[in-house]
Amino acid sequence: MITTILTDIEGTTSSISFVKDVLFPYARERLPAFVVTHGDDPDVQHWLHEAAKEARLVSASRQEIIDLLVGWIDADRKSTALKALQGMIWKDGYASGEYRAHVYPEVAARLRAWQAEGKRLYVYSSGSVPAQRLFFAHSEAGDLTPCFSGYFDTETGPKRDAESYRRIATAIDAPPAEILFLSDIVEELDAAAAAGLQTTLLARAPSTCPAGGAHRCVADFDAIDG
Ligand SMILES: CSCCC(=O)C(=O)COP(=O)(O)O
Ligand SMILES: [Mg+2]
Repeated sequence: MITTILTDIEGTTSSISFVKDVLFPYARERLPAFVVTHGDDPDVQHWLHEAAKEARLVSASRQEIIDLLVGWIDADRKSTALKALQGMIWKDGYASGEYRAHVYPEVAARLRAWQAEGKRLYVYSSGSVPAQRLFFAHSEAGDLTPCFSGYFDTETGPKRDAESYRRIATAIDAPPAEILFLSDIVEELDAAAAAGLQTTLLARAPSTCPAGGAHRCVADFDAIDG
């Protein structure tokens, strides 16, 4: 029995192209000015320090950290520090209406239906928790945050590490076998399965379902056995 659904964002609820072609360029363009303008904010300072630590940069200049972070955006590095800073920058774009977060057409209705059935819904994404909240508060289908009971990011641990899923199960007080994890990345599903969660692979182009794969594979949320 599935009582709880844990979902990834990019490639699962939402298109990869919205993240890569809208969100990433928006943050890339504004990151240098953001670091200069907000570099003394303690929260920003904390994450700049974490980024420098991650890169083992000793006494890096602000420009060196900017160059590092821009390089990480280009490389789609799933750095917790970068994701925290990106989330802060994206806030303005949502507030000004420059973009709304893409969600696939069936997603909002399925989330609401699962919630109406009594299932608890959670998000686990490489995007920071504040970025996840912004994303679902400003989706093309309206404010979807009332659907979710909580959010997890890589502060809980890497998405390809089984221990992260054990921590989430403990945090939400659900038996792993009752949690269904949804993702477009097989390695994330492998880690979740190793922790005892149920898994479903989202392959938005059905022909991309791997033959004989280890995870149930569907093209959209309507095909998920929830
Ligand atoms: C919170 S939206 C931004 C998504 C993002 O930055 C990202 O890296 C998406 O990764 P996911 O784990 O959702 O595939
Ligand atoms: Mg994904």
